[in-house]
Amino acid sequence: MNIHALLVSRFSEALDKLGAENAPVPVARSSRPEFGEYQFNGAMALAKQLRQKPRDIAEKIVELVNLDAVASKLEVAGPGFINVHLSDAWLANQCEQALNDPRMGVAKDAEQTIVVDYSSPNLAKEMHVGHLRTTIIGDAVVKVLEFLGHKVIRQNHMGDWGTQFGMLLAHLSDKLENQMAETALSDLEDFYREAKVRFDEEEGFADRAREYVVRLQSGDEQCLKLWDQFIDISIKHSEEVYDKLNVSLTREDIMGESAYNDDLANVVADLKEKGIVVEDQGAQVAFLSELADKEGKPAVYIVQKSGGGYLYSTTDLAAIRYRCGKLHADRTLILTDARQALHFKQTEIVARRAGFISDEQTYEHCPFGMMLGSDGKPFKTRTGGTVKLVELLDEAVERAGKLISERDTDLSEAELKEVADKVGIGAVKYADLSKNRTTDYVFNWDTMLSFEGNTAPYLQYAYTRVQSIFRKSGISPKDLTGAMRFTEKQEHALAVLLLQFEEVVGVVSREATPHVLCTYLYDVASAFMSFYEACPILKDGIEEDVRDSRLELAALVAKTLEQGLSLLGIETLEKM
Ligand SMILES: NC(=[NH2+])NCCC[C@H](N)C(=O)O
Repeated sequence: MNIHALLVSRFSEALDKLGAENAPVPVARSSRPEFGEYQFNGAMALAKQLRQKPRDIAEKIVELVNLDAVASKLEVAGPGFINVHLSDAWLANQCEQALNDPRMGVAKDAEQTIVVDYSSPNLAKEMHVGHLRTTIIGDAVVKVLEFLGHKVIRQNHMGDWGTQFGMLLAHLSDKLENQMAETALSDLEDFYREAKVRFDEEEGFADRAREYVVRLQSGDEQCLKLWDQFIDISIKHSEEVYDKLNVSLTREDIMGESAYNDDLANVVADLKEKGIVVEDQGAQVAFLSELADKEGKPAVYIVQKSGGGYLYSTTDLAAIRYRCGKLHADRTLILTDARQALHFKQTEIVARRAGFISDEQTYEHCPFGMMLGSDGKPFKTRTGGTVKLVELLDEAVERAGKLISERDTDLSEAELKEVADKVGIGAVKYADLSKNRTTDYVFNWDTMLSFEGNTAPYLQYAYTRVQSIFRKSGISPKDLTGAMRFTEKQEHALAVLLLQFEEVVGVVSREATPHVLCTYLYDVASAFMSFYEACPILKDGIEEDVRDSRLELAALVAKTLEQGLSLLGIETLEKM
């Protein structure tokens, strides 16, 4: 059920009857419960057009609009707003349908093919906190898109190619003389640092590194074998993080930079032929007047360096051509931190000029801000190093375990472990997901693990509350078949919220903003707590049909929390 869409269609019919077929149909959520739940705001503009008084037009629309079964009251307010008060009977009926439908009445969208490029770590190094954000947010976006019926193609655009591999392979080759690759690469951060020191300080090493680059690019077999080993172990490191995070990425989703290697020369040749790039000081560049500076000088976008080398940009152009041309992506979403925004803007301009993207296809860079430490500076270890994700996630589980065992709980050892796992990982993921992704956010253990406020533990706890009500009642949700019936304002408010789920996932799918879903789930959980306080369920003296109706409403709360959290990649628990 999409209340907003329903109201738009009903008001649109009313406007047709008024003879205003093409008038816009602005319907918004009301700002306060006294104004009902939704508001039609189109009467004022229409009045101007028809040269009538706005309130008169609004009254006419109220006469014409067919909302008898949906609204208990329509009132004209202020200069000509129409406030819609939804009817309890209609809400109850819709909630029953949602409860009995596996998709909770959420319709699927017209199917699109959507490429989502996320996680995409650089394999020459350990994944860092920036990759945590793209992985978590990207995975939630993917799940929402799939839930809405789209064909989603995950693309893990790993940085597995480029000149830095010369240095790494030369170093690896030396190390393999007396140890196994697994041991040599057990700590990628250390390995990278060692190689870099040698590159900067050891005589002859830099030359060897450059030789390795040439050998790698010319397909030298021994060199490719080394590279394969390096990549394989490095991917395993990422998989360990994916596993702990419980994200849906697999090896099949990897389409790293190296996959486009053979296509780069073709891309540049194509751009040259189309006159999109020209030679400038030996390099192949495009001039982008769309992004000119204050003096009118166009931005310079390089696709091939003067020595013939290719760049990050060349690979991204090849990737666009593949995704739009071969995979037929209607939309391409790319999640990286905001510092890459200009790169993607420029890349899109060049790709459109070249016809790699058609007018119907979109290319959407979804930027996010930085993760900051409590000092407001980029998140680092106490000694200033990069934080290893595996260690961060282990710490989350450990902290959650401690917090849970300090609470009054009757969980067994095994249950405790499971709860710690789900709460700890859930907390880290949710802390990230719940912030508007475009802003920086401060990483804070205490807030993210708190059982109060907009956190994963709070939502997981709300879910277990419902489960415990059902356990106490001895009734299973399946056995509830009676009609729902609302009399209290808390029931009404909760029902309206529950029926807004579809509107919310729609926003997330269009804007790649999981925080909208987080805020929504938090509102649902809070509305449930208020409802539970005001409307007793299992107390003596509560009539059976009232009890059952309230149990059904609680069951829909649990269903919504479970579905919503699962779209965010966060697990629920039966008790905690
Ligand atoms: N098509 C892309 N450029 N995707 C994003 C790649 C992100 C890059 N590997 C990084 O770590 O910053």
